[in-house]
Amino acid sequence: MSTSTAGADRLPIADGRTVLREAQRAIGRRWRQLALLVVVLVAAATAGLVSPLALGSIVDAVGSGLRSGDASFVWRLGAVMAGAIVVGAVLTAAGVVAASVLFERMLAVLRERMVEAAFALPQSRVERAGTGDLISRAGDDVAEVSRAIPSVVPAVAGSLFTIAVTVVGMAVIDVWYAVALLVVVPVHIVSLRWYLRQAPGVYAAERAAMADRAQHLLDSLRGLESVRAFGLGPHHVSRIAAVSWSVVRWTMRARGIQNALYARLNLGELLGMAGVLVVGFVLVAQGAGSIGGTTAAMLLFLRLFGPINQLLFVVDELQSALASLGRIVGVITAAPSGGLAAAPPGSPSPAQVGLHLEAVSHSYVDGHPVLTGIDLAVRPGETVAIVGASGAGKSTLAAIAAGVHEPASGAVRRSGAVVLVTQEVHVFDSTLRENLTLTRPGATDAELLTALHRVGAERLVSRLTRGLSEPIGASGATLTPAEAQQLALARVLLADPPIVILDEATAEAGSADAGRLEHAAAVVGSGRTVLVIAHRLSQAAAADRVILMERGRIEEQGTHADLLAAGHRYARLWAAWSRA
Ligand SMILES: Nc1ncnc2c1ncn2[C@@H]1O[C@H](COP(=O)(O)OP(=O)(O)OP(=O)(O)O)[C@@H](O)[C@H]1O
Repeated sequence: MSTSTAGADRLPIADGRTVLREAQRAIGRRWRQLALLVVVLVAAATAGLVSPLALGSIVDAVGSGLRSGDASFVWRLGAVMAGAIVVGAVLTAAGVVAASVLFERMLAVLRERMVEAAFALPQSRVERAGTGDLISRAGDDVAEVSRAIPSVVPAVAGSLFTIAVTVVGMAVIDVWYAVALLVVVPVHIVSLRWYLRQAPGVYAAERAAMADRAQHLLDSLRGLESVRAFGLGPHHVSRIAAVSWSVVRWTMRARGIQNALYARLNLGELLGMAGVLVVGFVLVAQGAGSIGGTTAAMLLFLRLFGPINQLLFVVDELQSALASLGRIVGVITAAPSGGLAAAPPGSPSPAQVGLHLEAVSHSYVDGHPVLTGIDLAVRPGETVAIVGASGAGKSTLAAIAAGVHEPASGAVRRSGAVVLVTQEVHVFDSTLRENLTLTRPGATDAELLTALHRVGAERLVSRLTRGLSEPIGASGATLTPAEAQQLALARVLLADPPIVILDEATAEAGSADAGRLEHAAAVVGSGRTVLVIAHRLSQAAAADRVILMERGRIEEQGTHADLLAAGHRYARLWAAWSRA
């Protein structure tokens, strides 16, 4: 797989509205939990008003000359304050936990949908975007949002309600205290607007730089042997160092913007405090307010700055988390929504389709068509073999039919799930059992053994001393190419798809193995719609229909017998192959 063009065409980043829509879908039917959460947080914020107001009353009582018998008044208020603190703490804790659970669930749903979408992306799309981009979204961005949720969600939810309830509390003491607060508002609005203008771009650039770093690391690790063989180590190290420095630079800029925001917020706090003190002074001097009222207002004001600053500080994390969320949702929106292309009016129904390629053309490099105007309909249950010289475009056709590549033009319709078997079988570093159950989770050992027997893998099973429990792959037993093909075919039987595309499933094996694999492929194909890239013409002879391709076009098609009778290119190929 080439990753040289990696990053040339990145996956999209969802805008705010799309993120909100997907978040709403992810919250789904949990609206009642959300409403309950709001009630709990408002109650917690209201409980927080009790202490400052009670302290103000005590100050006034003391100021107006508390008699010794009135000590019980102070005790009563003390008890009310203690009770309110406990209730407030319990409600806040409950709110924080409930908010985290709710939003963690939402994130879990988004994460699952992203993984589903990532698997549905055509391989060519992932290659164009760069595998590193996808890995960085599934890793860095998911980690970023997960890290932000426990701090951001409770802070935003709790702070908003505390601010609203506290401002009301200050207005109740005297509306001028609430007016004094307005001094803070323009400073904060200006700071925040400045920040929101600066920060998103810097955060997005920081994430993109991280994606680049992941891509370069992957490139170098994947091509490690070539890197070593050609002595390219220093070059790759300097490339990775360059992209790593770019991450450092963007991170420094992001932190710089953060610090500038904090400085502006402190200025707002200073002005607000001065405003409340001046109002208190004027009100007391005019006899319009009490010292207790000013004390309560000041306490409420001080209490306000915790949540305001918390909110503004987490705006930063919120920005960063939203940038990541946009990248996660971007993967969801990039995936083809329906999977199967919509059928044009008047076309056959899905049950009649099997596999249908209409006017499919493709090129990897502009100006060098690999497929030109391919029309091919494989009926349900039919086996069609594709033959042709090397480079004729057979593998490309198979990959497009399977949905691995999107055709440059034309349409592909499939009546159901499709499995593509190629020569490159990935053997996972795990037991034989787990290598099989990945296409049918929960399959019994008996089902697995039946599948292995049907593809003629008895020898593999008896060779592995621990049978299905034997580790295979990188750190376990090594499979021969033929055994790997058998494993791939057994996986198809277990997956049980209606459509199978076999590309060179038998080509690697020696002749004895080739015959056995050809038989296994026939077993796997029976009762399914099959497109087989036939390197051995015996596979073509056994198919219902044969397509001969030349330079990206269909040159001949018909049954094996028809094509022999026609006496053209296929007949000559068959004659040569039979002699050999
Ligand atoms: N990923 C790719 N990028 C660029 N060119 C490609 C890519 N894959 C295939 N090609 C080119 O497309 C043409 C058709 O290749 P394809 O593999 O589809 O043919 P084929 O008939 O299956 O050949 P073979 O039997 O050798 O596999 C060839 O010229 C090949 O070099």
